[in-house]
Amino acid sequence: MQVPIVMFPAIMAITTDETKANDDDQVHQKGVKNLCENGVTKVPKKYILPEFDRADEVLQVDLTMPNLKLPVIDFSELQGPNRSEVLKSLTSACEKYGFFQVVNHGIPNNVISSMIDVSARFFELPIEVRSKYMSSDLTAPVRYGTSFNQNKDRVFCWRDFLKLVCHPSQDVLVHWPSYPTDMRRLAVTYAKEIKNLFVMLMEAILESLGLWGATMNMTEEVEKLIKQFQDGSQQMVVNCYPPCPEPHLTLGMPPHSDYGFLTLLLQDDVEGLQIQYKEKWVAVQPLASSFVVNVGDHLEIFSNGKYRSVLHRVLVNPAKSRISVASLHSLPFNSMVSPSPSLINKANPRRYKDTDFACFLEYISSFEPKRKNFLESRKLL
Ligand SMILES: O=C(O)CCC(=O)C(=O)O
Ligand SMILES: [Fe+2]
Repeated sequence: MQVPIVMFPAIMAITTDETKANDDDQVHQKGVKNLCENGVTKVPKKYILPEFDRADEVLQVDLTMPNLKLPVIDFSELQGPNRSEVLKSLTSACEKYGFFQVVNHGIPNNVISSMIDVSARFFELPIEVRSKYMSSDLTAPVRYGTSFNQNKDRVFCWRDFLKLVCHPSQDVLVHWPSYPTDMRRLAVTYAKEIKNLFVMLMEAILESLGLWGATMNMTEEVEKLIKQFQDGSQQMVVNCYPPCPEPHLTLGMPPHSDYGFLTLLLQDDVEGLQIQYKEKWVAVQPLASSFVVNVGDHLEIFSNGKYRSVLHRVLVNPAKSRISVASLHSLPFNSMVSPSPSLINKANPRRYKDTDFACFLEYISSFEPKRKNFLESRKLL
């Protein structure tokens, strides 16, 4: 009789621990906003990065470093007599940093502030409403989730997101969240404005690559590309980074590059984004009414490596929630991205394999996304 009495509590203990572990996992899958709403005071183990991967203070760049001037492009100047000067700044920004901020872009302030505002209100909805949009289908027109890739990440990061596929709008819009009730209207207005800006920026970038210009009409290649951008893929990622009780132990987003041609990022006034520059991390100070633009993997491939897709990450903080809206643009979903034939020659041979969106999705559903590992997989040896 002694044996079962001794064994029983031990079995109970194992079962309880296992159940707790499973419960925790289910809790983590619901995201960090939900953790905060339930009064978390310590970062759970699931979010604690190995020391090597944390945002070590020593690695922060000294912002007083000489020559460190993050590029700001005045979009209105691109339309005037200074276009060629601005194009030179664009070339240098894309080569040196893979990143710039754009001001005077012509998108009305109320469109921008409404997008931030409605995004914040979406994350204030009860978890039951938000989680209706959870899906493990990477091609779903709307997807609510947490971390970077919650099906693959061993350590979770401190962000929740809502991904909205924007194209073709007549098919996807009906799937977008119906709450807040003004979300569809405001997000679709924002999506159209940002798409126009993307296309105009790409025209300038193609010019900065020497593919057309003041003394050279648009070639068939350039005209076709611009049409493809107008009709291309667009995905908006609305990110929410709630305050984190122990921000030094985790990250809002791990170092990564974006897959498209360009990402146009709208952020509120809370700092968090950092880009990698010369092996150091540089904080991007939010500029009112501006967009952060970064070169993505597809532009690196298209430019045959002349423009570099930049590695970036997001830090969290103990006091303030942060909202950002990243708009990722590329060619239509099924189009191949290849190095431009005009940018390949004997001195500069092709450096990347062709790639398309399907190949990217296949990659991220099979591997834990790390740094620029997708792009590395597309490099020719
Ligand atoms: O929130 C940010 O500042 C960056 C977001 C980002 O990198 C992304 O959504 O890919
Ligand atoms: Fe990103």
